[in-house]
Amino acid sequence: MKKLPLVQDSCYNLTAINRNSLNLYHLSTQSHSNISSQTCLRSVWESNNILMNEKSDKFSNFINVLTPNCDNARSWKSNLSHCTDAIALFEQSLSTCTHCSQGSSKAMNLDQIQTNKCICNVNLIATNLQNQNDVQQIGKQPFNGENYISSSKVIATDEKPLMKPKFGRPKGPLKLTNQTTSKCPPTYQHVDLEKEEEEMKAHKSNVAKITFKTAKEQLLASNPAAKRTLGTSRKAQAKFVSPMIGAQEKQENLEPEIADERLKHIDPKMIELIESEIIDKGTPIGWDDIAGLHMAKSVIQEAVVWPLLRPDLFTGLRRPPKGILLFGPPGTGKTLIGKCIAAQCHATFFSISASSLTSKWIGDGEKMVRALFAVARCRQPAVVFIDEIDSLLTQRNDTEHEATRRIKTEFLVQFDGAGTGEDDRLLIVGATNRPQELDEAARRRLVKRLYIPLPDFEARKQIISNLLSSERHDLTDAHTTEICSLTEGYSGADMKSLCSEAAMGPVRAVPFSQIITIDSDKMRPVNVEDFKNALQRVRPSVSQDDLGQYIKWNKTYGQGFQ
Ligand SMILES: Nc1ncnc2c1ncn2[C@@H]1O[C@H](COP(=O)(O)OP(=O)(O)OP(=O)(O)O)[C@@H](O)[C@H]1O
Repeated sequence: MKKLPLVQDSCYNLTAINRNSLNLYHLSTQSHSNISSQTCLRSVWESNNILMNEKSDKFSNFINVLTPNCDNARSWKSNLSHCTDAIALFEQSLSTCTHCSQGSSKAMNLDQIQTNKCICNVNLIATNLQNQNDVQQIGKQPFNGENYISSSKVIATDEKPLMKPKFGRPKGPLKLTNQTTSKCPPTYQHVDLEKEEEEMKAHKSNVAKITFKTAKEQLLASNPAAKRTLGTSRKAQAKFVSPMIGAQEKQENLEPEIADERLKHIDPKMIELIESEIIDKGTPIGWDDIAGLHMAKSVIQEAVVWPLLRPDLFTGLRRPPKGILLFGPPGTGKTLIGKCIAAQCHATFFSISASSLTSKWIGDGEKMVRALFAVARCRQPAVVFIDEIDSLLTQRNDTEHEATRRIKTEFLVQFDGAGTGEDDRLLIVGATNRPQELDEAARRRLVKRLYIPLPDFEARKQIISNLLSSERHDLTDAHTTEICSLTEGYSGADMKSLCSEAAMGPVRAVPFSQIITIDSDKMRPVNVEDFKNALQRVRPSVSQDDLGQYIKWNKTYGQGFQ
């Protein structure tokens, strides 16, 4: 197919809205119906109503030229979709005026049309179309005397025209300037209203898609800053950001400026993000909320909690480590411990996943690390919890990305600088499921390396009783013991999933017809059968092989206890 010239350059004088509409039109010819395409064009027309009304007849005729070349099964869409450059074709269709282009074969472009340079009531596109292979191919049907309307013979019929775009101009039959003849079969000349109506319905949703914006799209268009508040995971107690247009700016203006000198060189947007997304203001966690893990808890208490509470006592040799490492299988309570430390020390808890520094903050990860530590220093005492720390402090290799390397270097610099001041009360807690991937530098800095294993029998029992404390149940101690013996190898998170699954038992027992109306006290309590059923569905997530690796690493680099 011969490619029509690109018209980007000639579109400079078009308003942005026109260019956008035409681009949309271009897309619609490839993926939407003729109705969608019409809608796009209508938008161009509406924005240039007066100026472009004169040209709409030409376009109507162009459409009519195109459509007779369709067979019944082929829609305007399929015709136009063969055109690689709809904008160019559109321009061609609007005006290829041999008079005002002074004999040159150059087609009028939208630029000229918009500045109203073409004053001719041209004989239209038909000539041009006839002369162009492109159009012949559009219909995928060779033009011939039978199905083609010649340039001087514009559609002539008393009936309504085949396609008449309604572009806000007086309605009525097409005004024909020339003698009209048509060799098209009658079926092609009449408006098949029913068919059109059907098509209209069928493609209504497509039209809506390209014509209307969703509330979210509209909000983002008018207020791009709202993007980060939409679809991102916000902590339960994160600061509310109004989705109302303009409200966000007002809200931001009302907020007090961060006056701390130490934050002057930090991007305020990052500070705000850290305050809202990274600082965890969730429910404080107590030691009793963490089942089992007695050894880990007592080491943490002694090594980090007391020093943070009484820095005056823990100086010199008793000076606490800057960082600790919690390693072990997933879902064993490492994050819970981090939260608990912060709650016990009345410290601000910063929680960030190291992998998000290398993915979510692409290009900004380094700045983010700097900002995070700067804010943490201002919010002391502070606990900075870095989940998946292995993804940040992995052993160096040649394939390491430059950006990742810079984040890592920045992190180590900040880590070394943290807690160097006399009054600094900053603790870094790293957590990982892959301790074997940590490099030497990381191991050296994270002095206390604590293994957080799967919960033992007693710990599982405690997890079940903690979780069931807020549910109606009729489990006896013997039942709980039985469940615990059936859950060897389950992590704390697996136990939580098991209890949630069992708690669905009473709901599933309610007849379907009553589920909406039933009183919650009328539901039966959770029972041991629910747990037995749940055990069929919730399986342990940690394999024995993985456990072996943790035990081995713990013996080599850990504190040694289990
Ligand atoms: N020892 C535990 N005591 C009580 N609940 C626990 C314990 N371990 C895990 N849980 C439950 O499992 C959930 C997940 O735990 P948490 O996020 O702390 O695990 P994690 O070790 O940090 O996991 P990951 O390595 O996947 O980040 C907790 O919210 C809690 O409900």
